Amino acid sequence: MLEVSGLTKRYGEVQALGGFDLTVRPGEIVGLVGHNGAGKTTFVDVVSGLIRPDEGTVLIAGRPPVPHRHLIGVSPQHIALYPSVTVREHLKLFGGLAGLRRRALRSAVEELAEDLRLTAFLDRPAGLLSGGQQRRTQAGVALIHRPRLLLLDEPTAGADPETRQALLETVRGRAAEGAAVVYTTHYLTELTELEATLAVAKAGRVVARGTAAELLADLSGEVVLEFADGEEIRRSTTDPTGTLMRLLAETTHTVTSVDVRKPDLDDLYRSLAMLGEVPAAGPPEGEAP
Ligand SMILES: Nc1ncnc2c1ncn2[C@@H]1O[C@H](COP(=O)(O)OP(=O)(O)OP(=O)(O)O)[C@@H](O)[C@H]1O
Repeated sequence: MLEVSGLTKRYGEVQALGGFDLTVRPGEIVGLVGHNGAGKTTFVDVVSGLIRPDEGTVLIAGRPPVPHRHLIGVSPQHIALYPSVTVREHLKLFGGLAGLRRRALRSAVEELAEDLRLTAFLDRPAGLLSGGQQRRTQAGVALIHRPRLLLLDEPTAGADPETRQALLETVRGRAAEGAAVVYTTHYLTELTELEATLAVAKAGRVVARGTAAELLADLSGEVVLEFADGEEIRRSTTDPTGTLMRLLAETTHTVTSVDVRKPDLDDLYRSLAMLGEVPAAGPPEGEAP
């Protein structure tokens, strides 16, 4: 559904994208993660046709993005709603622009408002909504026409649990119907809930791709045991459960507390220092240059 290859984008001295490749199949949710400044938003902006790349290609259902806007739903990182326009009018406006009319439009608005828990606020101007209600409305604008490609750039930033739940359930439902989804976030738990595959961006490129389990498999978690005499043992390990069992079997002291921390997105981010680096000293010894 989405095929992106070799995207580059430079802002003066800053190389925002440096050969960004990503493919997303219908029904697939790709969690796009990476440090601040890794190029995620620039990627979303290029795919949604908001900015032109310097090089590279974007194909949506096999075609360039601009004539295909109705296939895309975008929820930008920063809230972009009209303060004096109601939630209902926003949804009708964007649904109408995508070609929905009369009864189909009315029922799409009502159904989506229910999914996003916005029914009670449909006639409230966006400027009078809470931050979480605005987030849901922003996502609603992206979702109203049931696009085949959803680009959601940190849709749950600053969201409370209700907003997060409503958004995750709705996104999961759309993927189950066949939408391809790119979902940027800094919260790994959301991506686990969405059963997303991960694409890890660094310095304008995707440097790792796989399920969370695959990408975290080689990273270390930590096991901490505290003893009645105030001593503690702390072990960094790629197998926290196995290490815990071993330590418990070996100890002769009274254990007062156990803490097992599995590797998470923070560990993955820390490991990015190594991921995707080009060896500085050329090819390994023994190989032809
Ligand atoms: N309009 C712009 N002008 C100049 N530099 C820009 C512009 N937009 C982005 N950049 C730079 O391009 C790089 C990539 O930014 P981008 O917003 O794509 O990162 P990001 O991965 O989305 O970050 P975050 O997680 O903070 O949202 C950064 O170094 C940023 O400062």
